[in-house]
Amino acid sequence: MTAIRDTAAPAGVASGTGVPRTGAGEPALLEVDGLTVRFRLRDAVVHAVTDLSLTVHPGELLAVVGESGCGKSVLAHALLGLLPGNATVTGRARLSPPGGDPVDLVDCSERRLARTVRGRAVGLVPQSPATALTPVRTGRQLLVETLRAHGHTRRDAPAAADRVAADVGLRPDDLDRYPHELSGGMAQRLATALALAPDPPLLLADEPTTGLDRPLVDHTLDLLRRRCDTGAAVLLITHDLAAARRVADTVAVMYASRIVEHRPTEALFATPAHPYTAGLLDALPDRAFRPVPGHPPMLTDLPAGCAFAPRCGHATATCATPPATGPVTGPGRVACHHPLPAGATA
Ligand SMILES: Nc1ncnc2c1ncn2[C@@H]1O[C@H](COP(=O)(O)OP(=O)(O)OP(=O)(O)O)[C@@H](O)[C@H]1O
Ligand code: NI
Repeated sequence: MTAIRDTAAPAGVASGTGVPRTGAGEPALLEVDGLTVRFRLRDAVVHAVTDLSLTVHPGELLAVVGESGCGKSVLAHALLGLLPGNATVTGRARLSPPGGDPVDLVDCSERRLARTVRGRAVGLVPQSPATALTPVRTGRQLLVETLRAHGHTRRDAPAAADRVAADVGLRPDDLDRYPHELSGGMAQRLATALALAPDPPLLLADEPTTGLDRPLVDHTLDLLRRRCDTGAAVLLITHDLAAARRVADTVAVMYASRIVEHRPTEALFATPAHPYTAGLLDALPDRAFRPVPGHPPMLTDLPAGCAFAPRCGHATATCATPPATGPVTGPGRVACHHPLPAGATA
């Protein structure tokens, strides 16, 4: 349960575009509605994702931020059918890939997920790539196999492998190493290359800049941004608010398994509506550098009302009841009984 880390962020980072590239009427690529994930333990239930709704449009980079353990990775794994057997997933997650049939990722068969979704329609950069990489193949073998599985010929796959590697900042000879011979940052870049190789219309990138130095962080973020500028979509999971600000169109803030605020990037950074968002921003080194007081609740023992209330300076008796998700000034939503006035209409 560590606080949001943002130590690598320089003051005054370049801001993102702020305006969602979400043309009205443009069909959504992903529509998540009421997604809920529970893990059964022997004597408890983990409320990992609760009633989560969001929409991602082609060309959109959505950043999902929040403290460690709030449910970000479980969200990504739920969308790909990668959760273990003690998980129960309810709700809907409709994926409408360009040129393909829409599919509900929640009640999709494992066969269909494996054949048409994972890696193909939806790529994943896993949070711990070193453990996800097959140890007995070199980076080049892994990349060539992935490219071959997605339509490249035996002749053109090696050159394509070098190109994808260069995109993520790996040199051709880095590809001749086995995963255990790679540094953490190199393994991270190889995992990103493997996820990007099939050119998926939606990429779920779970902390893709872990272990990278600042220039490579920026290189990777810019690579993700460029994908969106050419029509693909990215859901970027990150602790790094400066990274989110640099490249995201919209930012969803998760707290204790729920999205508490989801708005265009610039609006969220300029006028946070949820006190938790305001707290995260205050924790930034180029702002007050003051951590959010207290700790997040256990996901096995969530309060009946607003889960942030015990840490919130604005909490009142009303907060013992669950807050509805409501509108803010401009596009976006906040789930709070007492949204901050600059960002909210209520
Ligand atoms: N297989 C599992 N069984 C039980 N609980 C689980 C399981 N997988 C994850 N959890 C719990 O679900 C919650 C959300 O975990 P998740 O990995 O999504 O957090 P996160 O937001 O990605 O955190 P971090 O930023 O540290 O990666 C945590 O409380 C975690 O312990
Ligand atoms: Ni995670």
